[in-house]
Amino acid sequence: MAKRGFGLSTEQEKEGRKKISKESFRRGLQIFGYVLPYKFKFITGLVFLLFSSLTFMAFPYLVGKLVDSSIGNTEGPLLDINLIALGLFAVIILQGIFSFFRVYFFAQVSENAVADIRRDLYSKFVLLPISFFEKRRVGEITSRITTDVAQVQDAMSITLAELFRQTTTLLVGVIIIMWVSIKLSLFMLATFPVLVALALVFGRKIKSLSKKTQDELANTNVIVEETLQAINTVKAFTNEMFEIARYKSTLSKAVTTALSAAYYRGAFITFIIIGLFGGIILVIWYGATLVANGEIAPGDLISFVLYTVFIGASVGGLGEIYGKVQAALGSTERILEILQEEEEPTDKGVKTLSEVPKLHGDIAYHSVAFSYPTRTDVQVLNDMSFTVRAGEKVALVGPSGAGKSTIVQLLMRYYDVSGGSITVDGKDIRDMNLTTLRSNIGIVPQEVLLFGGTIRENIAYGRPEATEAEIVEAARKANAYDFIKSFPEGFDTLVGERGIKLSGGQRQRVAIARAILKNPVILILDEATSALDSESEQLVQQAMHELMQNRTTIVIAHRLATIRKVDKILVIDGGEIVEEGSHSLLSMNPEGIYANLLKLQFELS
Ligand SMILES: Nc1ncnc2c1ncn2[C@@H]1O[C@H](COP(=O)(O)OP(=O)(O)OP(=O)(O)O)[C@@H](O)[C@H]1O
Repeated sequence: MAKRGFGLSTEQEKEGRKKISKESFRRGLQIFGYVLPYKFKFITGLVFLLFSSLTFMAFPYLVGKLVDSSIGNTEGPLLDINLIALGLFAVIILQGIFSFFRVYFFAQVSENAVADIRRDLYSKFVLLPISFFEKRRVGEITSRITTDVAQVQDAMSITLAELFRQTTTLLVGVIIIMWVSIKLSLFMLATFPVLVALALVFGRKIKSLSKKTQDELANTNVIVEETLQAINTVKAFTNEMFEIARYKSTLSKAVTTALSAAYYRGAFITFIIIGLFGGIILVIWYGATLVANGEIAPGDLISFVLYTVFIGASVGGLGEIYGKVQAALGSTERILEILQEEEEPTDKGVKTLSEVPKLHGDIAYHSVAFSYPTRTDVQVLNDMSFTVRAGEKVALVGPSGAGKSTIVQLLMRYYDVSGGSITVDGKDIRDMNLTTLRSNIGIVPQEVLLFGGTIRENIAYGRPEATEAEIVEAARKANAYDFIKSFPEGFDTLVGERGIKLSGGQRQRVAIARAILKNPVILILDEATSALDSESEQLVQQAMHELMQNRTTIVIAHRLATIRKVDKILVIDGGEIVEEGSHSLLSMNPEGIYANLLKLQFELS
């Protein structure tokens, strides 16, 4: 089934925003630590921003003077219409040049700082423990590195510049109009900003309504997607009419919302026309009476009106910016939250496998109890004790959900035990260097996931510094050489989404080659549940057998036929060891679970 809903709903979006408080602002500033390495470029950008904002403020002044000089109302160099017009051109050209450098420098800062944030977030993700990922959905995690970071980038490049520009326009504008005429300024300030603020509130309402319309439309799309994907099911249940009715009813909801948004939009336009332009007419009217009384020059009135428009626009702009700053603070907080998460204590100094100390391979579980951090109320393992001596081969068997995978995940220290302890070579794994522990364990998982890349790269993942000869040797031992060579590009064959799709048995042999290359002291084999065809099965079994030589091995077995030769079988049920012994010993007990499992598999096969 398709996922319900696209993007964030209005509710969620509101949640993502952060009220601007002193605390959130202080935390928000922390992200500016990423700007520090580029502070000179940042300051240069700010200077250009200031220049471009200020030159722009000269524009209304010069237009006013142009009008005044046309009616012979000026003196000095400002008398010449042509000179003033040239001055206006100069202002615009300067503004253009300053804006170019402002954008250029801010982009340099924001692109670099944001890449640094992304790099740190990614490194953090990779270094975080498995439990972190279990508590969150993948979509949620990737949106940190995409949406949230984009939000911060916006804040660093556009929002901040806009905030600065609008504030300068507002302050300088108000000072200039006060200088032109205090009376007219007070009159204007009492009316115009109020109208702009009202327009802003109105605008918000429309925005949230149009967002709602989009969400409703997205809901209708979900129905289309779902039904088209499951068209066979729809037809099998002859539910075509039911689906059409469902689609019609969501569609009509979307229309109702869209129409009510249109109602507000219409009212908004009326308000802008009558209210805002009315406000400007009021200012012009009052200004004209002042010109008539000889209190100000006509050119001053023109400048004044232009400044009024600038001020109005910056009040409106600041309102928008407020919303953006809120969103950016929310994103910053979420990014910082992740950056402050505790990493796994792996050894970041280790570069190659050969630098890691080799373990001997004695494993012991001492009264291990465990429940997953996401489900602390369910005890998955209870009081589990067993030993595997170096070089021994042990198989874990038991029904699905018994806890077999959990046992090996604890050995890898993906999670820490809730009770008891696990020792390797007599040392509690919690006191061991995590890199040493994991580097000494090789795992061939049930479902082999290969990375997009060549077969060579996928095998070399076991030991990135391996030579070509070692990779080929590993492929040979894993019975993978022949099938790899049968591809026209051999080891350079691309696998994964953009390349060839390997069969289950082939993927497993690549995973075995990887493990052979890693040459671990301890080996974990998680047998595939889905049966391979008998030829492939035999090749995989042979390769596994080769891999197991001289290593402590734990096999999670699903097909009992494959584990007759192991030293010890542990039958797990309900998180406990219920039987323990060799194949011949366990199969002799007709009441035993193992013997019954054997019988069952025999009957099934
Ligand atoms: N990541 C997890 N978070 C919470 N519970 C889990 C998690 N993984 C497994 N479990 C639960 O722990 C129990 C043991 O699971 P485990 O995967 O160890 O069983 P298994 O014996 O390996 O099963 P199978 O043979 O089907 O692979 C199950 O009840 C399962 O639902």
